[in-house]
Amino acid sequence: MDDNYLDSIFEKYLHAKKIFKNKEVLRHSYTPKELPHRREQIENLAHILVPVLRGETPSNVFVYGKTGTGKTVTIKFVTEELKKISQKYNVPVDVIYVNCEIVDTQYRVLANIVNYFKLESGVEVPLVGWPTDEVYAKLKEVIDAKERFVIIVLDEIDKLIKKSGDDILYSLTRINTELHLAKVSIIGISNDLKFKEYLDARVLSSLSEEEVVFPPYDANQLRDILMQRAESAFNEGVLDDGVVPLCAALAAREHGDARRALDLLRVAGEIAEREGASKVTERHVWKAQEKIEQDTMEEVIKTLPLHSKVLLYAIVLLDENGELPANTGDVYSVYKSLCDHIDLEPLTQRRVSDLINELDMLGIINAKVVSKGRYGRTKEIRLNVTPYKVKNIYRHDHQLQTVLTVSMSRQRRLL
Ligand SMILES: Nc1ncnc2c1ncn2[C@@H]1O[C@H](COP(=O)(O)OP(=O)(O)OP(=O)(O)O)[C@@H](O)[C@H]1O
Repeated sequence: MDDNYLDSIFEKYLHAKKIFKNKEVLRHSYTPKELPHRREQIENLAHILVPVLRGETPSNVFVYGKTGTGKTVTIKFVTEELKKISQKYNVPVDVIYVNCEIVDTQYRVLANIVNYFKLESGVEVPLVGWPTDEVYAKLKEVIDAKERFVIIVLDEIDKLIKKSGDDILYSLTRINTELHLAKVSIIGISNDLKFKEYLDARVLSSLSEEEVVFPPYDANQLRDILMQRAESAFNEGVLDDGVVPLCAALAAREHGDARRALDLLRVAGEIAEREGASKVTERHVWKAQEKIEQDTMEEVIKTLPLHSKVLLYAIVLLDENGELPANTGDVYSVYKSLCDHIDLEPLTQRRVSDLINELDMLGIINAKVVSKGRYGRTKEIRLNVTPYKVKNIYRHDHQLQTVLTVSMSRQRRLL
């Protein structure tokens, strides 16, 4: 190989202007010092929580809005400020943040709250093993050890309720009647409004004594948010003028998701860096958009339930065999024999038809209803991802490795 070539691949990177000044600023975990366009929500929350400083219990709050609208970051910002100011007024306030996507059972939520006080109380609840009633009793004892305000933030509260029911909310929203010294308030956060339907009317009315709504950001607002972060994230002069507006416009089209906008900006910077480019351009943003979409699709496929994965593989096989578009009946028969092959009880055709609609909604396949004149209507099913991609994902999935050994010709013999 040409030595000059090797020199140049290293020199390309060595002399490239550094793109990032501090990439951490663009990560999800970073909490900025200012939150543009959330002033109204910050003021509302401050108004709801201020009674603490006068020694009164604040109302419970239900916070909702679509994903990436700044709910978590705003609550963390406001509760941090509250903690700071409460020291000045000598009011003891504890804020316990629980992410219910991870901590998703009643037991674990209660245990988390008890364990928050473990240094003070010397009590630590194990991850499993105690009766839930006992954990709840311990929680009351630990919290009520002294006069204080305890604010429990239940982020992604819908995940907890869907998985474990609303008993825990029933208890927590009534706990103050059983305490003597301490006072508890709940802040529930959700991006799924429909979840209210899962709640008992009494629980709902005590959880949403106050409600704070986070509307989606529009492109201009996203532009301000990105500008503020970009200043500390990138070196001067590396961002082409069109980059931030394009990231903002693309994310606004999604549904005003600031997380998506920040991801676009970060990934565009990373792509430019990898190319050894000295500037981030709109072309890098388009590439970033493509990469993020692919990664998201991969994540969606990975987390599909088993039957949907097998069904998707049936469509992959039909595609490889040049038999798409296919109708529900064709797909069902391949799906069914795949199930037999891996000893899985197949679902009914009706249920599979629902799963086909779900895959369509997720954008993994395309299922178009076409009219066949007097023969009625039928679905034309096509694949929206490459068969290679699906197989690659399944290769790391132990439940599906056997399915991968089935080719279409083998499949035909099985049928
Ligand atoms: N007004 C804002 N100013 C600066 N950064 C923001 C703002 N709003 C959101 N962000 C950033 O966007 C990202 C997503 O925000 P956050 O996690 O708070 O959204 P969310 O509404 O809680 O979303 P989800 O419902 O998906 O949890 C975070 O990195 C956050 O720092």
